Amino acid sequence: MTVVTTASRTAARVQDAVKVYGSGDTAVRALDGVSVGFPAGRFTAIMGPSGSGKSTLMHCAAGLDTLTSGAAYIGDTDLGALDDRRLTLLRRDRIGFVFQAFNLVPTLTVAENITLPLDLAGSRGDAEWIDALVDVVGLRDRLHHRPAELSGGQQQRVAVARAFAGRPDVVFADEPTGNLDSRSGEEVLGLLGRAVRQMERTVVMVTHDPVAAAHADEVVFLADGRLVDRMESPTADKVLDRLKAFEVPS
Ligand SMILES: Nc1ncnc2c1ncn2[C@@H]1O[C@H](COP(=O)(O)OP(=O)(O)OP(=O)(O)O)[C@@H](O)[C@H]1O
Repeated sequence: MTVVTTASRTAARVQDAVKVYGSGDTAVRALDGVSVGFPAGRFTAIMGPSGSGKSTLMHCAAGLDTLTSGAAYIGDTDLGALDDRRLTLLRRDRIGFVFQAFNLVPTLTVAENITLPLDLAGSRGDAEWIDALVDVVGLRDRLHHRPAELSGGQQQRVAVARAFAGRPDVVFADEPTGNLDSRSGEEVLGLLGRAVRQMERTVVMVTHDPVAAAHADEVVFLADGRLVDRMESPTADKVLDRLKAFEVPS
């Protein structure tokens, strides 16, 4: 009998990750030996003070940037072993992205934006899945609108649907609520949470915001390019308390 242990599978991970920007006197060690796994079927938030390496970790884990040393894996695939073409294909086929700026194509409708990654891949995708996604993000009555006709929150919901359209192994979200008011932000975070819990997806989110991080199943904390803590079942208050401990007294 095959036992599927989704909870223990790792969708993405880095091992002994070091990232140095620049060289000589101006070198910055943005990641200083980070090992962390992001379990499949879970919503993980990455937090830490400004400059602690959150975006660098996300970019290296997602194959958008390369490590100076150490390794990054999506599932069992070692990103360092891929040439540029294979890395591009892996990002296209196995990873979804949501950025602070929604990055929608203004000339395309909502429906076309959602299926754009699939269209670029020459794939028709899974029509039932995309149909279900449209309902989850609540955009059924906006499918033929263009991004400029939508609110910021609605545009980010399109970006969320687009990120999940190809059923990627993992969706990376970099400050997805950074450009939204708190109500729209809550909606987008609720969506990410529902995608994980109801649709068995995996989300890794970089955020500054303890309220946003509280939507995750677990928070990992970075400080000075190192992993310093992990917190299960976060609340905004607990996260805020943990962050305060990083503050250097002036
Ligand atoms: N392209 C780059 N060239 C040089 N240094 C960089 C580059 N990108 C990031 N850094 C430096 O690496 C360190 C980590 O940056 P990173 O953006 O990963 O931190 P962060 O935790 O995401 O910060 P923030 O919360 O302010 O976005 C910082 O000191 C930053 O100045």
